[in-house]
Amino acid sequence: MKQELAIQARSISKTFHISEDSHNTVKHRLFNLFNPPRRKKVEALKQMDFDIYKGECIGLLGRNGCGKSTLVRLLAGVYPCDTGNINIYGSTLLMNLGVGMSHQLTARENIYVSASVLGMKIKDIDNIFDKIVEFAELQDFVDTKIKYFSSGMVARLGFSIAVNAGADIMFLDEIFAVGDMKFQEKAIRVFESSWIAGKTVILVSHTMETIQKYCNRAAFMKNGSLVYFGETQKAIELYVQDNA
Ligand SMILES: Nc1ncnc2c1ncn2[C@@H]1O[C@H](COP(=O)(O)OP(=O)(O)OP(=O)(O)O)[C@@H](O)[C@H]1O
Repeated sequence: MKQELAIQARSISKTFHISEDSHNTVKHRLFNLFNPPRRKKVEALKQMDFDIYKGECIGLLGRNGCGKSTLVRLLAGVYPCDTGNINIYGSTLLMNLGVGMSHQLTARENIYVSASVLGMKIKDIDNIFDKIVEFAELQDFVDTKIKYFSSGMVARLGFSIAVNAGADIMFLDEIFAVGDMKFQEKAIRVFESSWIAGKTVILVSHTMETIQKYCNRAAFMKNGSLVYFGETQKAIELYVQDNA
């Protein structure tokens, strides 16, 4: 059977330039007039290529700071790539503690904006609106700006929008770790239902059981490089070795 592409990444990379000293205060600036803030280059993502196919659930493994979130953000279009290009075949939604949602908007407004981005018509969003709010258990916070939400509440809202609005490609960053126990159980039920069939999921998790259970392939990253992309078990072994 011919596999259909969902994501194609070619020679993508990302470097951040950060200033080490914060010359924010007047005192700081006066004392450092001839001493500009030092700039540091962080190669968050070194050039990499890969293909992800429709219906795959890909695990993304690596220690803190290895570049997982940067990669997910590039794929979701949050940051532009410095080099290379990414082709996405389908609608995407990033559910990473509210990245992709506007903190200045209410839950209601975010639902309409995110679902529209996924290609839904206003009338169709009206029909699933209550389901989204109910699933996220945010009935009492519909008209609250999400900047007042806890990170778990934002993650619940993002997950609920994706589940109910039906994104084709989803980036889930520690989705099983952010909600409370009840929500985690719900997220697991969704994962184990037929809903997941046909969807493409990129799952970032530090919990090996989760990766083992749901991912058909996995990637292991280290210091911004894609070290391995293939069998889930092998990627887990590399990650465990890297933590030893
Ligand atoms: N917006 C940014 N500006 C500057 N540096 C950044 C930015 N985002 C990430 N970085 C840097 O890029 C590197 C990779 O960070 P990233 O968040 O992608 O790692 P991660 O693997 O997702 O880590 P974690 O497991 O802690 O979530 C780090 O050194 C980080 O400091």
